[in-house]
Amino acid sequence: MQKGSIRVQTENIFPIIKKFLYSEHDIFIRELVSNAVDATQKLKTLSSIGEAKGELGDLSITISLDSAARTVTISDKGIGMTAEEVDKYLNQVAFSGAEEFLNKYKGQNENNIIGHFGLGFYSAFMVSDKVTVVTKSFRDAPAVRWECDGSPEFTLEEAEKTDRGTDIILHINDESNEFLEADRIKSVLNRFCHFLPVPIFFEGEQINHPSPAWTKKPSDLTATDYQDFYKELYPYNEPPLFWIHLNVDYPFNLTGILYFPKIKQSFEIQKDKIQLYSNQVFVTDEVKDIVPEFLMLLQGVIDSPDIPLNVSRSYLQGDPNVKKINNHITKKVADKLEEIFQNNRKEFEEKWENLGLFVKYGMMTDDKFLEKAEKFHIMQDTDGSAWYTLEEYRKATEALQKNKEGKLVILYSTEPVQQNGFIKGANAKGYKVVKLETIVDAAFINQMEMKWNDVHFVRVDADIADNLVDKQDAVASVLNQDQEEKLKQLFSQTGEGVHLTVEVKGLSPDAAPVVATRPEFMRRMKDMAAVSGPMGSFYANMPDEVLLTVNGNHSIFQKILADGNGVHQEKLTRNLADLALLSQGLLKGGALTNFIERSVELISGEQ
Ligand SMILES: Nc1ncnc2c1ncn2[C@@H]1O[C@H](COP(=O)(O)OP(=O)(O)OP(=O)(O)O)[C@@H](O)[C@H]1O
Repeated sequence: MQKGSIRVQTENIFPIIKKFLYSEHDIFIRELVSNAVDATQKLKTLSSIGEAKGELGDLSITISLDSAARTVTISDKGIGMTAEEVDKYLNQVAFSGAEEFLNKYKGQNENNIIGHFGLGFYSAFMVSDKVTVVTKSFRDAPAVRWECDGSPEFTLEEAEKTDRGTDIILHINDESNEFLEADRIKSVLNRFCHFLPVPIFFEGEQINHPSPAWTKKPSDLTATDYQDFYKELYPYNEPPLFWIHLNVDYPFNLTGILYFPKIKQSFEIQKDKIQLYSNQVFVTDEVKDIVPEFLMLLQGVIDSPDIPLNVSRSYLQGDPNVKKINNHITKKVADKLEEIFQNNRKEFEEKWENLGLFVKYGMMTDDKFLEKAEKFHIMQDTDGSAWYTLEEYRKATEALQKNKEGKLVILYSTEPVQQNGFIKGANAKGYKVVKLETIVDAAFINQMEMKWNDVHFVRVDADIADNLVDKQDAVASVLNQDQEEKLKQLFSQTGEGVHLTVEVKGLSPDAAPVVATRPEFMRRMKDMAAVSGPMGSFYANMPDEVLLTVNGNHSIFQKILADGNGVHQEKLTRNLADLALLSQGLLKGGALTNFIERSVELISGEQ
């Protein structure tokens, strides 16, 4: 038997390894099973080039548990190691890796490192008092047994093993009893090894799916294959809307399938995240720096051996490959959306309710995406008849909806039912009003006005239809100056609880007699105040700002002005103003009660 001391400068390497990786002990399974997979794949390669002779036979990997003997064993039928190789790879290479790791990260914040550094073979010592390796090389060499109890001392001797491959026997330590339970092992295998490319057995059952969809060619997959794979990843979810198969081999390697899940109004807290793999080994579902932020709402799998997995978070952020991957994913997602939009616009429109959230969020946060998404971002007409891209809307409205500065005015409604009167008014003028009613829309509108220089958004109830598109057209009124003044004075006394500005205009006799509008700027400030900080509360506490536009050309005002009964005149005026406020949802509490009582009085002829 050969005894030796592992050539390592740090005497007590194990306590430090244990400390560093304390919170994620279960990765030892990932590391050791991946090594077993590597050994198997290497054998296949050697066989294919004729270096390994004969039939390879069954190449499956087995994990076995012996609770009584307190061991967990990982067995493969891969290339195995000769005595020289054990000495080279386990005593030198693996240890030097561990040492390098320690030198690099000594004194750093541990949380930065945990989970992003695979210590390979030596992670076995996180859970073991002693590790025994029994291995026989595919070459004609005797089998060997290597044993180490976590001190730098090891033993190496010949062993009785006739079949090719390696058994790693972990003698589980007292603190790691959890790994002597079959359920625990099974769940770790499921998490990390579910898609490894070699069959893996635990307790007589194959636990993995060796050729998951993302490793295949898109042309070999049907829609059902993609949907089935989604189900395998997220068994409880509704079917996805779309998917994108990523397949890149230059300038980096990356494959994967990203799914657009069905998400509606809110940013749901994500539990089913994108999973990151490296050569089919699960690494993490914390993909924050690799996937652009707006795509964090997607689900699926990304697999890349080029993402530096064994390093800390802060390093990942600055890594040029990661940046490239990030950009590439953005581009691919945009291209795919554009392709669906071009080839299957109807389906795209039907799914917009779900898709819109990603697209708008992406346009707000990523300028590269914005550039592409302008072509497929769509808005639906409030009457449900048409969908427009920005360019289509521009074409359809060019003649009418340009303001005096030459900007395109996009008229929108946040609540088509409640704002119905305003929409009708705008439509009567030939304007097109689109729906922008989801929770991202308020922020989206603000952002797009900054990014689209020649576009101005105006909510349909922000002004009377005549003024929605500010063209400075002069309008004639049938009233004389005195009559206008009188109306102004009558209406100025109305509007309980709101800050009122009154204007008298000569509009079409068919238009409403009085219209209450809320200036776009103030309303936006108030909307934002509902969700933001100290400046928000400043705006939130301001009274509602309302512009009351009195249509002097409406016949009712001739009657009101001619009414000799001052009380009656005032009541009629108040009712007209209240009706206008009601349509804006601004008539509340006492003001609403007064309105109802006054209406009953007027209807029953009391004065
Ligand atoms: N089951 C095995 N069969 C054959 N060789 C093995 C096996 N496990 C480990 N080895 C050898 O020991 C070496 C060291 O393993 P270790 O896991 O520490 O590092 P690695 O696999 O090279 O890198 P990583 O840090 O990514 O795991 C391997 O490169 C391989 O040559």
